[in-house]
Amino acid sequence: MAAAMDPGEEHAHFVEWAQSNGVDINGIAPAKFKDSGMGIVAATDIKFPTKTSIHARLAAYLALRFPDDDCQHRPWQDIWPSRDEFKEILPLHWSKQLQDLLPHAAAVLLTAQRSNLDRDYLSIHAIHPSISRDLFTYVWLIVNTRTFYWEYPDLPNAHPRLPKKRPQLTADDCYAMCPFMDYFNHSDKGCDPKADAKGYSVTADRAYRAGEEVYVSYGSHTNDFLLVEYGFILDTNGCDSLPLDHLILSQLSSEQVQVLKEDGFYGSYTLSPTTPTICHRTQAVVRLLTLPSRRYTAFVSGTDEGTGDQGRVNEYVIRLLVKYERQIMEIMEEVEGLKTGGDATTAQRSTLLRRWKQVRAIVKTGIDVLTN
Ligand SMILES: C[S@@+](CC[C@H](N)C(=O)[O-])C[C@H]1O[C@@H](n2cnc3c(N)ncnc32)[C@H](O)[C@@H]1O
Repeated sequence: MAAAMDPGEEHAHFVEWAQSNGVDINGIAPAKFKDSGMGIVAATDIKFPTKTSIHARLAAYLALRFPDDDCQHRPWQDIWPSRDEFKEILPLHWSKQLQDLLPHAAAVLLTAQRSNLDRDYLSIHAIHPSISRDLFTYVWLIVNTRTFYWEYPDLPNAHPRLPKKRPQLTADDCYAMCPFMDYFNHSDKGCDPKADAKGYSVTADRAYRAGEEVYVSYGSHTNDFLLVEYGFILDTNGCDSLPLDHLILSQLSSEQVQVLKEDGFYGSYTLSPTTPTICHRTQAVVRLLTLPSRRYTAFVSGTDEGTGDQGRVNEYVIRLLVKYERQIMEIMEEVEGLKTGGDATTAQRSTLLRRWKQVRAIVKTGIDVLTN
């Protein structure tokens, strides 16, 4: 690295002139280099933030204001759930023993959530080292549980701070927080919040009696998703289902994996409590596992609906599910056996048990439907 030398009086004079004519110079300065003449040098350490997600930026914004009693958001902050409430309900804060007993789908979501939080904290810590990990985690979870997607329309006179390059944005760039809207709890059959250029609105989906809770729908979410992202599960959830990947993928040979990837049928196998119980992808993979490959090919290419092979497919899935049901019973015993206090609170244990009972019910329904 060539040493930067003082460029001399006339350059200092020129920089002053440039600034007085509107050039904004921030953290850099002109300097003289041995072999290349004049150039630019970093005048102070310039930190290079890694790409910071919108989630991280919202959390940092809240964290910087949170300790200030006169902050304009204070009345809103005062009605947020406390850190202790989050510690009780959100699996991210649960003990390792309890986390290890989550259903597979919830465990996968928790791993992704933890890595997003780690990534976001690192990117913000580089810019705002004063924000503690504890406060960042709290406000990050506030954003996670109280944010809505804002798919605002492209408007010629949109607010200058809104990103302009819409086609390059993903759903993760369209986060918005909306105090008061975030009072609404979720139901799978709740009202559908609408977003337009002016903001959000919620219109009643039916008549309500005074005193009845009005829900919105946060989206078509399974109970594993609701548990990890929001800290609750619904007793009845029309969007619930059970991923079967962890039962099926381990049965595949590397050749079968390759075939499925080429055909677009690798992974995302689900068991649903409603009809059809097993999805088309599961039908395909089980055919590859149990039948001559031409029968699988005829099914995935659509030349044969595969009804003739359905008995063999069902038998295979039933065997998988019966084995899984036995594992579920063992896991439920382990959850029941956890010590109250160190390992889990009574409420955490009961939520996890309720979830496992739901998973067992989906499995039992699957076995019944496929047997009859
Ligand atoms: C957008 S906030 C709704 C307001 C929140 N109940 C509160 O007290 O501030 C989302 C959070 O509300 C809770 N929640 C939402 N829907 C729920 C439901 N159907 N049953 C239980 N808790 C729910 C969860 O803790 C979730 O993380």
